[in-house]
Amino acid sequence: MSDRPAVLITGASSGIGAVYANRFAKRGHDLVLAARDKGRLDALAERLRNEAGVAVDVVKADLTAAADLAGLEARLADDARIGILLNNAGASIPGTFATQGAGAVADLIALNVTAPTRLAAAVAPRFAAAGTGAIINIGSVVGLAPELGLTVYGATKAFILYLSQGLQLELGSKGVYVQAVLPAATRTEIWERSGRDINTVQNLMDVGELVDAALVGFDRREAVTIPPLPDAGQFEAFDAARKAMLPNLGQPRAAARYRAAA
Ligand SMILES: NC(=O)C1=CN([C@@H]2O[C@H](COP(=O)(O)OP(=O)(O)OC[C@H]3O[C@@H](n4cnc5c(N)ncnc54)[C@H](OP(=O)(O)O)[C@@H]3O)[C@@H](O)[C@H]2O)C=CC1
Ligand SMILES: CC(=O)[C@H](N)C(=O)O
Repeated sequence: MSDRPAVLITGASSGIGAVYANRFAKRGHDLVLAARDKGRLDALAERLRNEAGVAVDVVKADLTAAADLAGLEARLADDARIGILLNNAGASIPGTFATQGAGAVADLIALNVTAPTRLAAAVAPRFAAAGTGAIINIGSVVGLAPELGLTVYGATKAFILYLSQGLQLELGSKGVYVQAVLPAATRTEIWERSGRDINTVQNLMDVGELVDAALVGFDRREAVTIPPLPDAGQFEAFDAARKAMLPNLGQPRAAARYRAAA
């Protein structure tokens, strides 16, 4: 058993989650890998046990299924070996807002919003009581850009950034580190799974490069890591502009431009 905290990774069967599993295993962390495809998880777990000598548990879980989500919540609440939660599982859906339909939208919100929020809520009390622990939430640059035309997907990722920033404020002083990672287009299965041809996507980042950059941000204890953004000052200016509004938002009167002419 490793003396490092174990890492619970959702969506570890492919793409970004599978590479994180590889990297954390190479760093000597034991792992709990969750996703629906148990065959892929078992194969990855076996390889990482052999290559890195770490302990790897596999949990078959559909994060949109109440019983499976509750099982992972219980594991996070009770298993004191788990010191890092990586909320990575996520998906996109084909179509536009007018064509996607309520069911697909609800499922997307269940996976991209409800599940990571509930998993963070399950582990936060234990981490806060222990005065240590880390939560990594995988958002997306799409959450900064409604212009990209992925309205509900982007909204779920905007939620992830907001959730992460709120948790940083609530848990940071208790010794818990929370990181929001905002990848841009990365070469994974998410494209074909959501009905898009990956060959039409420009500026795709290799998934290994994405995860290695995100881990540089993790090691630096960055609050928000945007691997493709060349100038970190641009996000800092964006966030500073938001904060500059805050003192002006609570007013007893509507702004003059909204008052009916006398
Ligand atoms: N690739 C990209 O361009 C970008 C990706 N992201 C985000 O990165 C994260 C990982 O995606 P990525 O690696 O790209 O895509 P993949 O499709 O390769 O991986 C998605 C992972 O989520 C799991 N998953 C999907 N649905 C469920 C479910 N209902 N319950 C449990 N697990 C589920 C999948 O496993 P299984 O099918 O076995 O359940 C898989 O392991 C997502 O949150 C995505 O939004 C953000 C920005 C860019
Ligand atoms: C699903 C997507 O649009 C993409 N993976 C992204 O988040 O950039």
